[in-house]
Amino acid sequence: MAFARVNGVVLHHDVRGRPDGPVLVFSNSLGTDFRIWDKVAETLGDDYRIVLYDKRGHGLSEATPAPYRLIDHVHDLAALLDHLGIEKAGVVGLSVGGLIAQGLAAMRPDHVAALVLCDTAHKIGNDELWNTRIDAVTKNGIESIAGAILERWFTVGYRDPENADYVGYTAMLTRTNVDGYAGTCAALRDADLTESTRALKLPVLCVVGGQDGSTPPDLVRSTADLIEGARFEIIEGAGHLPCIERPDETARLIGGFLNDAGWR
Ligand SMILES: O=C(O)CCC(=O)CC(=O)O
Repeated sequence: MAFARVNGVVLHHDVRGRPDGPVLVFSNSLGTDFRIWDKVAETLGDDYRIVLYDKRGHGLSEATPAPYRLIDHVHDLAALLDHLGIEKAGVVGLSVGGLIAQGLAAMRPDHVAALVLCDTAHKIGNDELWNTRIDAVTKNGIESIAGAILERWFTVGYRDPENADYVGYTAMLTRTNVDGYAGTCAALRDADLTESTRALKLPVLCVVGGQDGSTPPDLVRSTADLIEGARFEIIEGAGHLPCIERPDETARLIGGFLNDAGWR
């Protein structure tokens, strides 16, 4: 793993997998860091050079003061790829990471070979939802809303206090920097990519956990419907984070799609 100051912010990142493989970049969701991709990256790393990073305010990346704009996150990722000398990549993004991926594809169409949009949409939530959440975490901390978030993230069977992974990912959420969390909520509140995403012309897979309580299947399907030729898949037995609950199925779908898209 490494740190780099790009676009005025220090980003924590890691490059792993097949050194001479085509590049696959992963962008993570609100309140998580790049470890959510570990199992998926392990499988796909046989074929791909994998780039994982923590967006600003998350994981070990620098938490600049809130609020953020989606375009800040998009420029951060573009600058990180430039720093790494990567000219073209497949981009996989989960939830707000999926909005970042859509934004990057719109901004740099020649640099994105294919998009995998996991549990995300062209627009997520509304002003009231995000303003209420910003208010709650700035006044009372992420812990105060963690129970509700975890119900949207994971299926009931996974949410077992005896499940060590569940306890670990709960800690990942509640230890997220408040500026990072609230700042990214503001980015989500203000992002509506309907028009730029409708104009995308590249291979796209939209995939969603069947029990996703944050970005449910119908919402993700509405984004797939916007994009000409986009594929849509549901992963049963997973909530908002299929990369954690169903990593093998997630890797299989991503690998199969990239193969069909010719990015391998
Ligand atoms: O996960 C994201 O990046 C945003 C969607 C969301 O609200 C997740 C949650 O339910 O907390």
